[in-house]
Amino acid sequence: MVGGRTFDSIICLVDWDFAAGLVVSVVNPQPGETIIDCCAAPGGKTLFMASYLRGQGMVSAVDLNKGRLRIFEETAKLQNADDIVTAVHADLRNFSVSYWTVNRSKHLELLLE
Ligand SMILES: C[S@@+](CC[C@H](N)C(=O)[O-])C[C@H]1O[C@@H](n2cnc3c(N)ncnc32)[C@H](O)[C@@H]1O
Repeated sequence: MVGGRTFDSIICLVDWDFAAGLVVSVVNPQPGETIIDCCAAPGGKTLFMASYLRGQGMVSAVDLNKGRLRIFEETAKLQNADDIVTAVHADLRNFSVSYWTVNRSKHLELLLE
């Protein structure tokens, strides 16, 4: 109820940067893929990419800033996406090569934006 009136549906508009959405449509994540989103926090693109995966695959959000990653994790929980995204606290300048090789899957995408 808003202002004493009830509504059949509520349309929620989110201010979304068109260019950010375009980046995700270029990556065009497919179910089953593993995506590493570099410099990801607060994770708008990470979560948008996760929505493309339809529950199959994984998006890792790598960021240097713990506070921003925490915001990302809370948002992922609120959006019920926490089973398909992971927060990785790391500095890309010395990111462990083993992470990339250990987690390398057949369909690996990398976004640095
Ligand atoms: C503009 S924000 C990224 C926004 C994000 N791509 C999105 O769509 O929500 C830039 C991010 O890069 C991170 N960053 C900067 N230098 C970094 C580094 N060397 N390693 C990892 N993350 C870094 C910052 O902490 C910051 O969160």
